[in-house]
Amino acid sequence: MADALLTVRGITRRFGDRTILSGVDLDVAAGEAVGVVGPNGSGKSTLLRCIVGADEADDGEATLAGRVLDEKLPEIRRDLAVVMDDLDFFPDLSVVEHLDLVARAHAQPDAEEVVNVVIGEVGLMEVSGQLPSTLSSGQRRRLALASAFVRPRRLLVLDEPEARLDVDGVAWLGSKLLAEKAAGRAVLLVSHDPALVERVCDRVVRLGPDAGDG
Ligand SMILES: Nc1ncnc2c1ncn2[C@@H]1O[C@H](COP(=O)(O)OP(=O)(O)OP(=O)(O)O)[C@@H](O)[C@H]1O
Repeated sequence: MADALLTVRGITRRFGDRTILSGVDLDVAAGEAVGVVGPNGSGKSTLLRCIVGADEADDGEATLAGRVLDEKLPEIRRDLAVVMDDLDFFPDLSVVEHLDLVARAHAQPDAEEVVNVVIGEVGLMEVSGQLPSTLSSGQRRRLALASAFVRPRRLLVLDEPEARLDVDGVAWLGSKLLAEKAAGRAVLLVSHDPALVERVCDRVVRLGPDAGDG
């Protein structure tokens, strides 16, 4: 296998006397997508949160291109785009203003063009002037995804990105993730959609009772 861009070793997380994650290892190389699957409560979101540094593991470590991964560090944020829960969008910025701000804040070259392309792809053109509070829940999910796609990134980390998307939205998401791989980026995908995982992921890590690599 190619050198891993993301390396996760021995992630262990306990809540009280419950061990949710016990020594999880995984690698994701550039141009590769790895899926994380398992039943509700098996620790998928906890694993992603520990990997990106939003939660502190009791043991273990994640590195991105050899640097300890913590989404709060500027040199990591340059390379990392994360979509977990829907973002708290600025209430008084429209769709296009929000995306423009995110793209420019992360020093996206050609921010204006990238934002325009992504708004079209993600199907938000008609509502691009609207405030987040006036969007449907699926449109808000699309805006959260678009917020990741307008910033520079080498690794994309997604927690159930298919949630609340319609059939066309999930199909688009699959194509977009394949394009991420083709562009040499790495994707780590938590999903409850077996068809999406099958379409996009090169390997699967299973959490819960049937844990293991698939
Ligand atoms: N801060 C916390 N304190 C106590 N327990 C927690 C905490 N965060 C998560 N847990 C527990 O850890 C377990 C794993 O939760 P997690 O959200 O990682 O599961 P998941 O696999 O992502 O589930 P789902 O498929 O429902 O999204 C659950 O039993 C949950 O209750």
